[in-house]
Amino acid sequence: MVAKLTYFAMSGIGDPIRLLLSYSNIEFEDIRIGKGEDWQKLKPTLKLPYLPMLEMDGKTHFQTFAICRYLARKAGLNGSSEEEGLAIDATVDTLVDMLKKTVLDYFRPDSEERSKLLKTSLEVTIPFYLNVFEKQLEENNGYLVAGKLTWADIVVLTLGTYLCGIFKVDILADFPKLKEHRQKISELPVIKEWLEKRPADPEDYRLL
Ligand SMILES: N[C@@H](CCC(=O)N[C@@H](CS)C(=O)NCC(=O)O)C(=O)O
Repeated sequence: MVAKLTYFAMSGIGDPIRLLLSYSNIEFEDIRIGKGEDWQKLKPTLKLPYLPMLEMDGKTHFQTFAICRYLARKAGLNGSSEEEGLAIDATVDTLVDMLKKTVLDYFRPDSEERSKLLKTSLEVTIPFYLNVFEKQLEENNGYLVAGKLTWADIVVLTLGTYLCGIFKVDILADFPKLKEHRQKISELPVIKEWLEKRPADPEDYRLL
């Protein structure tokens, strides 16, 4: 049975799962629903009131990063030891910290306070976290963990790019290792193929 991924018509936290499914050659239906009426109808029928939702092998799964980790284990992208698995999880958690401290402020209604918060995001918070990733790339031969491709690379590529799209600036401009990383991961054949064929993001929240 073909798997089904249900999310909104945007990259957001759907893209890491879409990319890991593609990387694993798991055929899936990429269901992109509207945020209005479609979502209001679907929401009360779900176990948890949010998306993405993955239906696979007769089961329904929620929680983006648990799903990513599950797919990554199947694809051999969760490192080769418990320590590597821990370092991957910690990297993804660090990215999530960065997103929580920046994306929510972006979606506040326009105000003087919002402008100040966005300035702090761009000038302080985002560079702080990107610097952490830049150092990891230096220490791990151009990958985030373990000197090889793991699901942390895919999550940082997709969500880092989403953040660029939201802020409409190339947040990686001053981070040469992260730029090289984005280039390298997005040129892996299966990932390149996915990036070329995925539908447009109507909200235009991406630069890649
Ligand atoms: N912990 C969940 C959170 C999912 C989540 O917040 N999804 C948002 C979209 S990015 C959503 O469904 N929002 C719709 C709503 O809250 O009504 C996960 O990681 O998958």
